[in-house]
Amino acid sequence: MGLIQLLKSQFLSHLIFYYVFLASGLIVNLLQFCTLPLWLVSKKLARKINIRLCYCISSQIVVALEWWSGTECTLYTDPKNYPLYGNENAIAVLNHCSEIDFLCGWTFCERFGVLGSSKVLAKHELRYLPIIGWMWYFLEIVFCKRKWEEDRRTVAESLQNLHDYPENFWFLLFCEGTRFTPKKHEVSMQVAESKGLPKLKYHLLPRTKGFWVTVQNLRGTAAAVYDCTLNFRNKQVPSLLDILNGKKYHADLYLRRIPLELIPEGEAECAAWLHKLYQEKDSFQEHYTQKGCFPGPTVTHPRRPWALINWILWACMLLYPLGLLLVQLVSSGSILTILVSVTVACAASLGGRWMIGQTETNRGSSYGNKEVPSKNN
Ligand SMILES: CC/C=C\C/C=C\C/C=C\C/C=C\C/C=C\C/C=C\CCC(=O)SCCNC(=O)CCNC(=O)[C@H](O)C(C)(C)COP(=O)(O)OP(=O)(O)OC[C@H]1O[C@@H](n2cnc3c(N)ncnc32)[C@H](O)[C@@H]1OP(=O)(O)O
Ligand SMILES: CCCCCCCCCCCCCCCC(=O)OC[C@@H](O)COP(=O)(O)O
Repeated sequence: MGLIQLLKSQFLSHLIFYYVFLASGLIVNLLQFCTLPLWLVSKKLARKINIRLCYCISSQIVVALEWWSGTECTLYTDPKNYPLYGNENAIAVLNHCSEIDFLCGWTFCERFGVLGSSKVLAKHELRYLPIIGWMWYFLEIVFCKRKWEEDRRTVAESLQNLHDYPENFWFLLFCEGTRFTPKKHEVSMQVAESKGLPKLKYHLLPRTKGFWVTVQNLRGTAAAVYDCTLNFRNKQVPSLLDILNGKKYHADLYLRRIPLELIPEGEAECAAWLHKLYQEKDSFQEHYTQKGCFPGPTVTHPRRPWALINWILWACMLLYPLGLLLVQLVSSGSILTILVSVTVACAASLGGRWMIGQTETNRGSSYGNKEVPSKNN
């Protein structure tokens, strides 16, 4: 292990990341709270400010991926569609294969300039996650309880609110509804069989209702569906903790742009269309497994410096006063104050580690572990 690699795996390096993330996150949450009265005066301005505030937080995790771990992200796509990315609203449909797929999504958002504004259909539990969940509230993220009887109204209403959104955004949908595990795969393939659908090897059977309601409510707002299939080179299984330890990965994303007009309007037709899409995605994953790459050309879209600049600014702003305080504490020689500092450091470390734990599949939900009998059957 080289010196730099050793440095990246040290507790102190992680502590700095955690401290900057938690302290800046809470400051951003507070600033977001202060924008509340502005929503009454100018919704457009309040949204624009919140987009930038959200960027301050989410770009820090992108920095960990792009700059700290040096992970590379290659985009496979038709070059003729390339100028459209970042310049239109889109619904991104991504496979839920790893603990950092959301982060790879964020990285592409960053490279195409839509990181601050991009959204997701997220499980309700994430709403309460400190910093990220609170920031999402102000970003008008759409939450679902994964209970269709409740979601059909709330999700549609939240999506309708995005009609006059002032900046381009990508709306991410993990149609599988939960992360891939062998158990969930087995259950969902039983459901596929009972519905007479072909089995999928690399995906869970997609949940179609969220997709249908999203497409219906974003017609006229989003121009296209981006069918995104993600995989990692050499069968790597990445985690956010390994990213923080400086482990480098290589992510490949295959992106197809499908104009929204091509997606059927009726619920049953739309569901059938999505099932077919996942069968195609499965064949792309098979191609990747066999050949080590996706079909089609790659385009190079380099990382931008803004996320790193944002992190350095926050780090300078937050580490300088902390450094002064620590020098004073140590020079005062008071055991009590030193004990307090150690406690604060441990709290930051535990807090950061707990946040990372939220991304770990083995702590994931039991959603999809057991077949829910369909009301139509
Ligand atoms: C250039 C690069 C371009 C792009 C880059 C890509 C992306 C970047 C973009 C944006 C990034 C922005 C932010 C990202 C940041 C962080 C995100 C991190 C995480 C959040 C993600 C989540 O929280 S995922 C979980 C929540 N989301 C979802 O669940 C969405 C999918 N689900 C649905 O759509 C559901 O339909 C629902 C939630 C709306 C409702 O769920 P419910 O369970 O109540 O109903 P269903 O209809 O789905 O279920 C009943 C039907 O399902 C059948 N069934 C039963 N068991 C199973 C089973 N095990 N598997 C499959 N199907 C099953 C059952 O038979 C019923 O069938 P019907 O025929 O009646 O439909
Ligand atoms: C700079 C780094 C400092 C460390 C900070 C840690 C930041 C943690 C970011 C948390 C982002 C939260 C996103 C969680 C995404 C996720 O993993 O969702 C899973 C869901 O889809 C499905 O859930 P499930 O049904 O349980 O599989």
